[in-house]
Amino acid sequence: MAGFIMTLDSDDEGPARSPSPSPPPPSTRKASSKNDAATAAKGKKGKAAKGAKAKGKGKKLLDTVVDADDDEDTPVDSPRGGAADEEVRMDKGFVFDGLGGGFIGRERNSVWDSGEAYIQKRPNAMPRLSVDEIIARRAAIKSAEALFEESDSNEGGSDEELDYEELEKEMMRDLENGDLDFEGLDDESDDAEDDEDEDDDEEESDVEEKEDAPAKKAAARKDAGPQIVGGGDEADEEDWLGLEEKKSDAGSDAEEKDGEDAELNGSSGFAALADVDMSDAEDDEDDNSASDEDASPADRQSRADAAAAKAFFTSHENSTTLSRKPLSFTTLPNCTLSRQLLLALGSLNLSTPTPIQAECIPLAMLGKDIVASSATGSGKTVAFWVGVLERLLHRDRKNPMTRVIVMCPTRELAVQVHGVGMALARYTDVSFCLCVGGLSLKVQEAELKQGPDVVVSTPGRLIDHVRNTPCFSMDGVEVLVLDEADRMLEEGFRDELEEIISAAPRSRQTLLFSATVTESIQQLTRLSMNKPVRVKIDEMGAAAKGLDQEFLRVRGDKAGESIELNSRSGERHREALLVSLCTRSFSSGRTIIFFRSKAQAHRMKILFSLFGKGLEKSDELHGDLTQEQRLRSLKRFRDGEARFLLATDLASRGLDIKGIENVINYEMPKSIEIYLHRVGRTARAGQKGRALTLVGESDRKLVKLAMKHAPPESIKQRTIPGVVVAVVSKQLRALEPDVRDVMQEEKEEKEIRRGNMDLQKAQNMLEHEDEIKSRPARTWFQSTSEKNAAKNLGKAEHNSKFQEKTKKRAFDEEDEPLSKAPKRTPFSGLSRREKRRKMAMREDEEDRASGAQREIGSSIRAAKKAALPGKIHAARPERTPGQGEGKKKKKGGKKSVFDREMGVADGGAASDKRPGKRERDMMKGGGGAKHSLGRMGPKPKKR
Ligand SMILES: Nc1ncnc2c1ncn2[C@@H]1O[C@H](COP(=O)(O)OP(=O)(O)OP(=O)(O)O)[C@@H](O)[C@H]1O
Repeated sequence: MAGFIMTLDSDDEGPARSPSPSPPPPSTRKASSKNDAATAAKGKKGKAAKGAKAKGKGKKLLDTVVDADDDEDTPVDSPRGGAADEEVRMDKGFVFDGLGGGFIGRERNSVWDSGEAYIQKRPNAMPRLSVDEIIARRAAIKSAEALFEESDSNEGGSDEELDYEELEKEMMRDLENGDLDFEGLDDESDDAEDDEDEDDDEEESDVEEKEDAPAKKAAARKDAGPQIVGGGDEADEEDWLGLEEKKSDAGSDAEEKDGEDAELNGSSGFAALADVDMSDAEDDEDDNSASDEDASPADRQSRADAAAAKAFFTSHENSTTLSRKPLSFTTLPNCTLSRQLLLALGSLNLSTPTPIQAECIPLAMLGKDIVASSATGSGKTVAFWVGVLERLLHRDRKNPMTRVIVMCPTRELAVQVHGVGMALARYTDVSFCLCVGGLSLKVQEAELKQGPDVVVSTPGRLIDHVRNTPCFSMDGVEVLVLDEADRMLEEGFRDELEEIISAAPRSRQTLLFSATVTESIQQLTRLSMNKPVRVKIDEMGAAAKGLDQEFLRVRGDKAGESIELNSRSGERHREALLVSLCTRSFSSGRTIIFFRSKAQAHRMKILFSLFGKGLEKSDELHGDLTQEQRLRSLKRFRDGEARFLLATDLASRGLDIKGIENVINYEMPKSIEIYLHRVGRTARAGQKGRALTLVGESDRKLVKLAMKHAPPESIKQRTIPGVVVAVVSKQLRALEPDVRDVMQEEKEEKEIRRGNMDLQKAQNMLEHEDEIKSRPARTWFQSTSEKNAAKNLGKAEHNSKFQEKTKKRAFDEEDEPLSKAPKRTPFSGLSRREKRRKMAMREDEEDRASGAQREIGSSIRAAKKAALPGKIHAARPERTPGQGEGKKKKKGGKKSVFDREMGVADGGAASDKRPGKRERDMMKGGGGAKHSLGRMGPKPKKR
């Protein structure tokens, strides 16, 4: 079945299969054949370009270039990672020199570089132009045109533009005079703003504006026409987030808080079990019998879940919370880490384990299955790598095979996790391979053939290799790690995960990590884990400690009118809000902006580039880009070349980029989990960060949830004067024709690229037909439609978690009276005998009633029937013999043997009536049995 081509990663772009003959992969550190490896092991500095003989008729050989000299210089940058380089490979006599081979203090962002070696080079492919390139090209054309055109009519501007200019000038005058501050920030800790901290100038002036110039502000608003956003009118001055309430709540008694928690929990995106930890489970069980009848269905459900969790998990108490003494990696309880790892940790400036690391490393080294959760940015990646690598140091080296698989939901995360693993394994001989969609299959295949110890992968590409890469199998897998485990367990990944689980040995160790790890035992059982240990560090739903969460209310044109996300006007308000924020309050530091859709992220990128004023320093990151573009965007962002990263949820999980100060949610995401992951891109590893979310009227529930676990002082309510947004809105509207033109150019450019690609394919086919056709056909795990269906399912689940759960809750609540503890029946409290007697009487009564009912029914039916007019038949003409037989005659024309023999007369009343059985028997002069025998037996002789 080579009829269709598809890629398998959930976030794959398209076929990674090159139509051109296999290009030579970039240099890798290891020799491609055993001979080469042996040569390298002997430390010879030979330069070898070896061809690995591929299986399959006519398959082109892959060249894996080995340059021993280069390898020695740059072992860590090689895609194979670890220190498989023989110069660094550990042996018994190895002694650390304390300098760590020159790797100490390496730039930590270098974990990202590992993906670059895997980028598929297509030298003949037409490069895809970025938005900035298209805009630059257009600008160049425009300026060239301007040279030839004398008319500057465009400069004159329309009435509308004149209005805008005047409005802007007016606003600027106001700003200079101090009559109008740009932005208001409602902070519940207003008093704290009074101190003259220079850093907080902006916030301070916001508050001043709020206090000192309400009249001026109102005047400015009047000038600006209709108020389109929160912060501009009276309604927005009020405490719409309920911060005052929250503040007072903070001091209220625990009982009240518990009640509120329960309420919020119910509508939470988290499973019912979310706040039930193991110790609670035991207490709950004791209470069960006493209060079961009174318990609500939700309570009973959570008890059942807790009991299931208790049976499923191995009980565990966090040792760090018990001991409370500061730990170091050298004094972890019940485990001793190897020197290689300690040195690597030290070289990364990691000396004190975070709580999740202190808990998980010893457990992982014991070979336990783990389900672990802790807040975003708390070091989960190191937590699983250290345990895994320590185990690998004691592997059987004579038998090289893939022993560890780490799975990530997105390619970018896989690149990062791969990089962290390699950095930690830099002084060991553990080898790595990165297998993600969008990157070169050929390079990956060549590496997998060498049996890397660790494979970091996205699920689709892993299955592709399991099926199609000779020599690679998961039979030797000892550890399976699922990073962002709850995402991996979602419906969209279900089939892929099942395939992977079935390919891995059952005896493996399974490690699950996420900030929002699933509590659904049902989902977890799919992984066939062995009594996993549940490690929970932070309260479920808790955001990172150093995070300030701001919310900006987005309103419709009229007060109280919510903005329809899909309506153009609604979007324009948001766009103007975002641009206003990014040009002022978020103009410094790096900011990642999340969108729900790729199209919106892309449109915003065009607007940012056209708008300028610093916004052109932005990049986009979403699934409509090539993998190369995606990695380039990330690189530019992390290197500070781009200050804004406009991303979809592709970037919401796991990405660890140093120096992200701000996160903006263009819309509130659909679930609290996604929210936590998004805002978790900042305030990582104990740093401070700020997250701002544009909140529509329908998002309030989620905002409440987000506020639930946050300390009151970290929640802020932001406002922007309407006039500011009105000005920006006009500016954006003026850019609309340019946006359309850029999009049109992109479309045309895409068509040209597609044509070019088809041409190249055809050319390749002509030149290399035999070779291409002789390649063994790849087998695919899913067809394109199945893959798309899974993708859509995943997307739907991803976006609807919250809605579904709130719906479910509403449904449960509706059901509550029905499903509550058994109702009292008329027999409650009676003795068994009495109950039976009463039941029998009742049945009799019912029978009688139903009998009477039946009788009544039938008499009604009979009466109705009688009332109906009878059928009117035409009078039959009298039949005379031989007349009017028609059909009958025809039918009866052929006489039966019986008739002939018995001499039954034709026609007449007698012949009309079929003789009965008895008569027939008598006529035949035999019994029934005989008759039947007679019919079946031989024809009776004529008498
Ligand atoms: N022991 C440690 N001491 C100091 N910093 C650490 C330690 N362990 C990890 N870090 C740093 O913390 C940052 C976040 O780590 P990591 O990406 O593993 O977080 P995470 O918990 O996986 O986050 P997320 O839930 O977003 O995936 C990294 O930059 C890492 O270098």
